[in-house]
Amino acid sequence: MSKRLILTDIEGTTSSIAFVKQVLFPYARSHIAKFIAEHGEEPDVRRWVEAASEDLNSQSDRDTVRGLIGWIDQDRKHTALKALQGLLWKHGYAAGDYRAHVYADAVESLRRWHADGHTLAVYSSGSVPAQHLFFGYSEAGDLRPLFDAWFDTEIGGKRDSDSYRRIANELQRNSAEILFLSDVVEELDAARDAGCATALLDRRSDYAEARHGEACHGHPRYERFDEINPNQP
Ligand SMILES: CSCCC(=O)C(=O)COP(=O)(O)O
Ligand SMILES: [Mg+2]
Repeated sequence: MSKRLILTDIEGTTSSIAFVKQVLFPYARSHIAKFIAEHGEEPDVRRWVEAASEDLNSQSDRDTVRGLIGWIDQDRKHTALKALQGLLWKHGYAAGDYRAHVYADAVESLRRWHADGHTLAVYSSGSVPAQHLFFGYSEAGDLRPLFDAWFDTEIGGKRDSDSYRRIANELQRNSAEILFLSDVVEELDAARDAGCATALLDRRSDYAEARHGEACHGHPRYERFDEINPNQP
């Protein structure tokens, strides 16, 4: 088998859940109304506002904004919400309001795996443009050159095994050559059903209680990236 391709989730895996929930989501919540009022006629923004309003059954942009704020509060992984968040977070990153958190062990391992010849890819519910911003404006600098491919929920939901089959297909790899890293066992179950190798990230700073036994659904469990050997089953 050629060197494993490492496909990684972001929130709770490379990066802290607290950064997403306490910095990015509140920024989106407080800026979305103004963002849609100011940019709502731009085709890229209008496309996603309309997609959201269809699913929200809303009659006006004001209703849609209210619905989108509800989705932010519920942490809905809706593709239109994620796309709009990506577009508006750009302003916060560019203004220096925040930089994305990436765990030091993740930065070190990603750099080492890349130097060792592993292909790295991202699969997150955050939109691909949001992923580029995240790793482009990280606390560790611009990490985008480490990654060769980027996937979001436009390829399918992370708990759906067909999404991993499509990713393998796009990457022209056998699914057994892909190691998927995530903090969510249901996502890992779907990847395993598609034939991928899996690794559960179980970080104490994200999950107060360690997950053991049945809670791991049989996925190898790690607290840090540097415990992972990408070529082990
Ligand atoms: C990369 S954008 C910020 C994260 C985000 O919006 C999100 O929903 C993260 O979900 P993940 O699939 O990375 O757990
Ligand atoms: Mg996650």
